[in-house]
Amino acid sequence: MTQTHWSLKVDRGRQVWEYSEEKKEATDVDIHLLLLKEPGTTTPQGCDLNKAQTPQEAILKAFQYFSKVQTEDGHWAGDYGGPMFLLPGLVITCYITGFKLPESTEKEIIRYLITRQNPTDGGWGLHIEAHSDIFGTALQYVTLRLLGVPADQPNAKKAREFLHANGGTVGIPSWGKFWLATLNVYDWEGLNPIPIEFWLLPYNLPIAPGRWWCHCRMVYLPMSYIYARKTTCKLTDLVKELRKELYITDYDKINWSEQRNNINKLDMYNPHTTLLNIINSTLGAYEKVHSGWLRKKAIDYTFEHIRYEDEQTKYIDIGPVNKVINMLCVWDREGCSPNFYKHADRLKDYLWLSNDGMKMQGYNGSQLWDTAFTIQAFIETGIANQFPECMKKANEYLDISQVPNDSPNMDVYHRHFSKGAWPFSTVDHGWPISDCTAEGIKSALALRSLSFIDPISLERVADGVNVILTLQNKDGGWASYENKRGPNWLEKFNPSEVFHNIMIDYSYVECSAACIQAMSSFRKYAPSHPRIKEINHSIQRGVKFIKSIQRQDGSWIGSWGICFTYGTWFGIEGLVAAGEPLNSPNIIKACKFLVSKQRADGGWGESFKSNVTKNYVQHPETSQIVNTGWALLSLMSAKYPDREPIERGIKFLISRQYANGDFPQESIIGVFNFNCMISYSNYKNIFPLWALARYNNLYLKNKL
Ligand SMILES: CC(C)=CCC[C@@H](C)[C@H]1CC[C@@]2(C)[C@@H]3CC[C@H]4C(C)(C)[C@@H](O)CC[C@@]45C[C@@]35CC[C@]12C
Repeated sequence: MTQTHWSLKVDRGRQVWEYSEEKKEATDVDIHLLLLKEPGTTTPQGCDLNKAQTPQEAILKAFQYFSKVQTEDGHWAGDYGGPMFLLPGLVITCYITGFKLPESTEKEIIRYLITRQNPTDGGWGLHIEAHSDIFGTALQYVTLRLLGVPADQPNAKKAREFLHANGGTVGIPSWGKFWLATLNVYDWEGLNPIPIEFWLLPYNLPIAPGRWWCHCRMVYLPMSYIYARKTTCKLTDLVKELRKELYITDYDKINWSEQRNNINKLDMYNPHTTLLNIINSTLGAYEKVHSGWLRKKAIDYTFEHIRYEDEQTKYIDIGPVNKVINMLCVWDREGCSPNFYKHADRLKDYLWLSNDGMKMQGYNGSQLWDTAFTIQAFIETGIANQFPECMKKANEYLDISQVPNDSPNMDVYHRHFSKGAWPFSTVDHGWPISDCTAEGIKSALALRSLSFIDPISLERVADGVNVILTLQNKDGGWASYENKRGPNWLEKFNPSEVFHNIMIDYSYVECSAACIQAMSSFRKYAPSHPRIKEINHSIQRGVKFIKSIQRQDGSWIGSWGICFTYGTWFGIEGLVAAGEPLNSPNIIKACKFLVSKQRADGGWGESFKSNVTKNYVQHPETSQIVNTGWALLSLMSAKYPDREPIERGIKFLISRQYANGDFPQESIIGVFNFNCMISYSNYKNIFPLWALARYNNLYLKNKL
C-alpha cells in the first residue's frame, strides 16, 4: 500500500491538491500524478508488467492503464506547468497583501524552485527547459527569499552570483519590472508607462484594448490599474535586504528612468520597435501632466472590468497572470474583503503538485482539452465498449463542461458568444475557445458510436457549431478565443520583450483545422441541418486558408505545440476531414516533409527551438513519442502509400511503452507566443495510443 500526505481532490473539473498531516492511502491517480512509484512499475487493477509485443497488446495495455487514472469526475488531470514567471507573481501578491499560504504549500514551492534551478549557473529561465536569464532568476530568487530562504543558503547564494555576474536585476524585462516595483524593490520610474486612460478609447479606434488578444487585454487591464495606483509593498526589513541583494550598485544611486528600455540580452526575444519607443517617451511626458479627473475615471472604469472578469470566471480569471494581479487590485480597492478571499481560495486551482514540487500552472488545468483528445483516441481503438464506466464518466465531463450561456453585457466587456462553446479547462472558467469547442464537438459526436452513452443532444452540439461559425475570420481561418479584431501592425506595440504575437488574436492552423474537422463531423450526423449551406461554405473558406499558410516545404508551423509536427498534423487532418483528395499536392507535400524529418530510430522528435526560431530543429537527443504520434497520425490520415516509415514509427512507440502500459514523460511539448514552453503531461498517454489505434485499423484490422 502506497501512502501519501498529498491527494488530488476533484469537483466538476476543479483540481485541488490537499495536504493531510497524517499519511493516507494513495489512489491510482495520486500514484500516477506524483510518481509515487518508479514510472512504469505501478499496476492499477487490470494492469500487469508483461511488456507488449504487438501493436494490439500495446493498445490494450495503454487503454487499460490510462482508463485507471481517470479522475472521479470523469476527466484526466495532468501537470500544466512549465513557465517560470507565474509562481513569483502569486507569492509576491501573497506577501504584499499579507495572505499566508499553508506551510505545506510553501515547503513544496521551495522544493520546486530548488529542483528546477540550473545546477551549472544557478539561474532559472523563462520555462523549465530554457537557458537562465534575469527574468527567471531574479523572480525565483525573490520568491525563495519571500518564502523564508535565507540569503546565505547555497541555492540563494548561487542564484545571486548569477544575477551579479550578469549585471544585476536592472535589465529585467518589463513584466519583471512590474512585479519588482509592486514589491518595492524596483522604482516605478524604471517602468515605461502603462497608461490606464487607454481603456477609455472608443472601440472603433484600431488600437482600442477591446481589439487586443484577450490574454494581452486581461493582463494589461489590472497592470494598468496597479500602475496608475502605484500599489506598492510596505518597506519591510526583507524588502530593504532585497534592494541590496538584487543589484550590483547602491539601490538609491540607480538612475531608474534610464532602465525603462534596459533589457538584458539574455532575456531579449522581441525587441521594442522604434514606434513603440517613441510612444513610450510621449507617454512618459504625459504621465507628468496627466489629468487627475480622467485618471480617476479610468481607474473606476478598469476596476469595473476587473470585477466583471472575476465574477464571470468565479475568481479563476482567464489565466495565471491576471489571476494574481486582479487579486492585488481587489486588495488595493477593498482590503481583505469577502471578494479578496474568493480570490485567495481560487489560488489553489492554479497550484499543481508533481514529483518536482509545487508550481503555478499556465491555466487552471487542461481538463477539457485532454479529456476530448482521450475520448477520440479511445474511440478509435475500437475497444471503448469494453470500458463502459470510463466512457460514461468521460461523457459526463464533456456534458457538464459545455458553457450554458453567453456572458451578460458581452459587448460592454468585449466578450464573444460563449453559449454552446467548450472551454480549455472547466465550465467555471468558462472562456470559450475555438478549437476547444471543436474538440468538444468532435468527441461528443464520436461518443455516439457507443450504445450505452447518453449522448449530448445534436441541438447542443449545434450551439457549439454556431460559436465556431461566428468565430471564423475574414481570412477564412480561426483564431483562439475571439475573432481577429485588430490590424497586424498592432504587433508593433508589443511591449513584452519576451513573447511574440501577443497583441491580437491571429488565425492559426490548429484552431482552423480543428473547426473544419468539427463541422465536417457535424454535417455527417446532421446532413439536413438548416445551416448546412453555411457550414459547407465555411469549411471551403477554411480549407483555402489552411492551404494559403502552408509553407514552401509542405509543413505548417505550430503555435501551441512543438512544433512543425504539431502544425502539420492539424494541417493534414483539416484538409482530409474537409474531403480534400489524398493525392492533392498540398497533402503529398506535407507527407513528404514529415517523412524527410524521420530519424534513424524510427521516430520523430523536435526541439522547442523549432518554435523559438520558426525553423525545424531536431531534438538534441532522441525521438519523442508525442512528436512521433502526431507524425504517424498525419501520415495515416493521408493514407501515405509507403508503409515502411509508418511501421518504423510504430515500432519506436512500442519500444518506448512501459510494461504496465504507461509511457515515459519526455521533453516539454507545448508552447505559447513562440518563446514560452508549457507541459502537457497527458499527451504521452494520448497520442502514442491514438497512432497505434489508427495503425491497427488501417493495416491489421485485428479485433482486439
Ligand atoms: C499573457 C501571457 C503572454 C501569458 C499567460 C499564459 C497564456 C497566454 C497561455 C497559457 C495557456 C495557453 C497556452 C492556452 C492553452 C490552450 C491553448 C490551445 C491548446 C487550446 C490552443 O489550441 C489555443 C490557444 C490556447 C488557449 C491557450 C492560449 C494561451 C495560453 C492561455
